[in-house]
Amino acid sequence: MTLTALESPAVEVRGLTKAYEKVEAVRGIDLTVASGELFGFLGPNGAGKSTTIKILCTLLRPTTGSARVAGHDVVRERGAVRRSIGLVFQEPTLDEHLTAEQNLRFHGEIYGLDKQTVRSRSDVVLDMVGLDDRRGDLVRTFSGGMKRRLEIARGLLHSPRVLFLDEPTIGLDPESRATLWRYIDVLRRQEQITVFLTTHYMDEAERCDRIAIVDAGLVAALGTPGELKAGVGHDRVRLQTSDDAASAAVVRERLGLEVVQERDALVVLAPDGERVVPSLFELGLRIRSVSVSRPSLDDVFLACTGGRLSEKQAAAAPRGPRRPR
Ligand SMILES: Nc1ncnc2c1ncn2[C@@H]1O[C@H](COP(=O)(O)OP(=O)(O)OP(=O)(O)O)[C@@H](O)[C@H]1O
Repeated sequence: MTLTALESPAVEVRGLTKAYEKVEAVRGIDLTVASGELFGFLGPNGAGKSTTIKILCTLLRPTTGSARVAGHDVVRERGAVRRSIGLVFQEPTLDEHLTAEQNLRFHGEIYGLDKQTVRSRSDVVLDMVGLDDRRGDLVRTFSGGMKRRLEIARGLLHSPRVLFLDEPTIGLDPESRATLWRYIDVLRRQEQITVFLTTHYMDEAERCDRIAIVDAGLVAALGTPGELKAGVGHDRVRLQTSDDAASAAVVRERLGLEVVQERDALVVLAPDGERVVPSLFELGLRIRSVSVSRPSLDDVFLACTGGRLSEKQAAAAPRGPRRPR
């Protein structure tokens, strides 16, 4: 690896756009990912996450703007970018008729690794994803979670500087998702690597060092999950009372706080929820239940895009993973 590559940010994107025939999928993205970060792209289906990843991995050319990965330009230095990255798509790309080990060997040959390196790296990466004892088994006998883990192992074989994971847990059951995340944590401890992942799951975004919230081809917010949630500026005090409509009016008038009336509860928005609770009781409201919660990433999404991620995701046409184009 050259000195430039080591010193440069893992990913640098400036003014990136991508227009397909009828759709402007990416409309001007700027971001920098530091070496060693676990960086997440959080957004609903159709936000432009996969398109951005494909540009960063040299599979698509940007319409305008520029991007560098591991210090190399994604248009002018495609070979150098490809050698510096590992990539796991939404759709499995393993050869099901080969064993786990044969899949790795094949990948090693494509990358021009010598036999000894393939052997030693296969040991390391198979152990890292907990598939060491299944190395000689045909991939078609693996569960969905095991296949995804093998894909990650394969993406790591050539010791890339940046690993791209496009919706790594899509289609997996909750237990396999949790297992996969345990392995992602292990890999970050064992390899000095930057991980750039896309997800529409808020709990996965919470695990990232920093996230970019992406909506309609733009980065709506960028920061650590903690910073982004703190930026929302208010807690949610959820109340059930004997008469929610009347209680909402009293809270608004006497405490001057914003109140949202939901189907079966009132939500009072307050900078410090716990301190508001006694005042609510002092108002003489007939409160049946009360709970305080900190803002979630869905609240951040709402604050910066005007809609809830959960609702946009539900509204997006459900579809299976696609192959890279
Ligand atoms: N090859 C293509 N031709 C035309 N339009 C496309 C193509 N690929 C993606 N799009 C459109 O570009 C927009 C962004 O798609 P993209 O796949 O980047 O979103 P995404 O956030 O990754 O969602 P998903 O997780 O479902 O892949 C969508 O409106 C999509 O329909």
